Amino acid sequence: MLDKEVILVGYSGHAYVVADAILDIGLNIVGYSDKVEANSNPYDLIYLGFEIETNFVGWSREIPFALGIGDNKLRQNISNLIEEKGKVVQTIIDKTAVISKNVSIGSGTFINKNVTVNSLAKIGKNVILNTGCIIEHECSLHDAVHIAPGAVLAGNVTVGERSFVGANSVVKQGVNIGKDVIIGAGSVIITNIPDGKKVVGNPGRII
Ligand SMILES: CC(=O)SCCNC(=O)CCNC(=O)[C@H](O)C(C)(C)COP(=O)(O)OP(=O)(O)OC[C@H]1O[C@@H](n2cnc3c(N)ncnc32)[C@H](O)[C@@H]1OP(=O)(O)O
Repeated sequence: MLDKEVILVGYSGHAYVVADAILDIGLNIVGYSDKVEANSNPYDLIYLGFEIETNFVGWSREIPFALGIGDNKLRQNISNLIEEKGKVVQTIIDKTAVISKNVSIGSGTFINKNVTVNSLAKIGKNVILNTGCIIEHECSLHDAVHIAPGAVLAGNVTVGERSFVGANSVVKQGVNIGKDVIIGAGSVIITNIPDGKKVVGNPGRII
């Protein structure tokens, strides 16, 4: 069962979307943490301070954290910090997502509106499956991956740690994408991609 309250980490564009999903599934956001208090506060949240500080109020309370950070490396680092402090990093799944019962999903992962995850897919920790993306059967997504809105991963695709698959991209079945890869919006990936590469176009070319 989900805890009733969370602390939202980060409070910009991606965090707004996460906040929306959190509230829709009936959780309460007790406040947000960020480097400084945000100028814009669309969800009327209380500023709790910066989670990097040792005296951050969240460290003395037994409330799980929800990650509102879009950057893959930063999200992974903050998640590690929260776990080192002995706190829980909450998985957030929007109520409109359609997920097969035999999918595994790691802590800290966020699954946004209208996402589909099919049979036997494995989703790591701190992953973002953004609006309407499709993760087909037996895909394996490592930690801190971000699949952007509308992207389609066909069956048995592997995506390495911290890689980003741009909006509306398509990855052919069985393709292996390395770690720290960036795939541009609207790309079509038909061959394996080595670690650390940036790829755009149809068919995808390394730039
Ligand atoms: C909810 C959300 O908003 S989630 C975020 C969703 N956003 C996205 O999916 C956007 C993903 N980002 C992109 O597509 C970016 O263009 C990137 C990361 C691939 C490349 O960005 P940069 O490194 O700044 O590359 P830059 O803009 O200099 O372009 C380099 C070359 O690649 C080409 N290029 C860049 N992006 C693409 C693309 N998506 N498709 C085809 N060609 C592209 C450029 O035209 C340029 O070509 P040229 O050298 O022939 O002139």
